[in-house]
Amino acid sequence: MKKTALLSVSDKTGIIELAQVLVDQGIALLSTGGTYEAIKAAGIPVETVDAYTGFPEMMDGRVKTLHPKVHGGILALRDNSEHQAAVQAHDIRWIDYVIVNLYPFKETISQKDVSLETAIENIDIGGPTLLRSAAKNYRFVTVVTDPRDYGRLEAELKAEGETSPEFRAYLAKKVFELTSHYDTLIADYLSQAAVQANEADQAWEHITLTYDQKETLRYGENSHQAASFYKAVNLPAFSIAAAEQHHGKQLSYNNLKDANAALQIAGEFDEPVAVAVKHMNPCGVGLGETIEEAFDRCYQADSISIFGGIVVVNRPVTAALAETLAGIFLEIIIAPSFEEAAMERLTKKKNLRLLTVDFNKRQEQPKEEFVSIPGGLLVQDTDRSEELPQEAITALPDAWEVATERAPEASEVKAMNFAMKIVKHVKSNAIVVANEYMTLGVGAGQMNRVGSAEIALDQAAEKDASLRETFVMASDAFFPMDDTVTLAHERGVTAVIQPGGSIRDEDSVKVCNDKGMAMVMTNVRHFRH
Ligand SMILES: NC(=O)c1ncn([C@@H]2O[C@H](COP(=O)(O)O)[C@@H](O)[C@H]2O)c1NC=O
Repeated sequence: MKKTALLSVSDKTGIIELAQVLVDQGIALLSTGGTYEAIKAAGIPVETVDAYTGFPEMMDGRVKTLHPKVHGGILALRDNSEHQAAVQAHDIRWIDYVIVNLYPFKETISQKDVSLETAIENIDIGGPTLLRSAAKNYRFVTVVTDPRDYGRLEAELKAEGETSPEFRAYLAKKVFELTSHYDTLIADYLSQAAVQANEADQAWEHITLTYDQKETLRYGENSHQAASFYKAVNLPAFSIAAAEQHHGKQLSYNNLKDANAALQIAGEFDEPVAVAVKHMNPCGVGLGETIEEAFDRCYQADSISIFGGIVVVNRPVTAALAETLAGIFLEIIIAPSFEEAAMERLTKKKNLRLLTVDFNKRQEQPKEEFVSIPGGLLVQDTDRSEELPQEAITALPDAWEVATERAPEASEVKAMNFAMKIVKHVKSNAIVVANEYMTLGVGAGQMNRVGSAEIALDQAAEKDASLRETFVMASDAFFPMDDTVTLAHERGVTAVIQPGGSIRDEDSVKVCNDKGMAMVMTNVRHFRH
């Protein structure tokens, strides 16, 4: 019996050329509405699926190929006598080639303001069913869903008159990769719709994440680790994945993580801010009336660690700022934009990467974050807390509890609010000491809190005393003992902000009261592991 190919494609790229090759190989063509019209218009012999099944396409195309004569012809095992008998009894044709691509669901939901109704109409039912039937029976059936595979199909047919088992197996794997991606997009879309309608479950019962490959990276954390970068289908605008790169070589795996860390800190601020990051932790953060002033403070905060670091500023890079930045060895600069003269100056540095990100969208952040561990995946809400904009800090925020006899002064309140915005982005145990405008020291990732405090306070001690007129300490979690606060007092800190909640809180409060320090408790812990 003559072999048959079923062609039903939304993306009609290359379909005419392929149809011609199939016909030249003596294969009969069956096709659905639009695909049939296109092939017929090219003068290639083709028959409609309707004519074959005796059933019309109906319900606006919701039912076209969902028929036993179609699926029997695909799914029947060619080496099974019962299947062969069924094929003969029901006048079924062997369908050995299935060329199908799907309704453009992803493209549809990526459009602005698409209605739920339009999205649902773009959920392909018959297409995935054809693909899955054919892929299941790949021992006998060739299934092609990606026009980029037409070339190899044509070449194998021309050379051998049939496809190789290896090619059919590869194509089948590709089908299930595509259909699971497709279904995940639908589930994600409907779950977002459920969130909007307040119908979402607390947690998904099953989770299937789907990302598109953005690029292969040169290597991972180290040169012997292979790595790749995948991007979400609906990219948050304020993200490194959505950033536009204007200059410099490809970002590395570590660059991407560090750049993300720096961007998240800058995203905390409305006012001009400059953030420098090394190894996922901020080494300097500065605020200013202007972006130049903010960067000067960021640099002054730690002029050594910034070497080879990543800088994010939340205002356009001016020519003056570019001149300063050009004098420092940096890996990446991220900003909302670069003035022309700034771009000209900075692009002279061959290895410096220049990126822009849409800071206007800084509030549009994903709700959850994911971390994989061997054998599992941890999902949690992102750590969003509402420290106030610095400008708005005129008195004590309502959520803060003053634990000491002395309440913090206005300048201390401002500095504490600033330090709290930073400390939550520092690896635990995290201690940040600061004035109202800049970090003076950052202690990150030590196994005991007093160790982190020592590091931060040592950095602060090296700075001009005039910068310590206001001198506060922020801690990401409570103080289990009074040693950290005692040390802070010895080094000149006058006010402390921390979540509170230790059974020995009173010990730290007592030290503060004895020394005339102010202490505020926020009741919100910011571990970052
Ligand atoms: N309902 C069906 O039986 C059905 N069978 C195939 N399709 C899809 O219809 C599209 C092609 O349609 P047309 O040939 O009319 O342009 C393909 O994307 C194919 O995946 C169907 N459409 C949606 O489910």
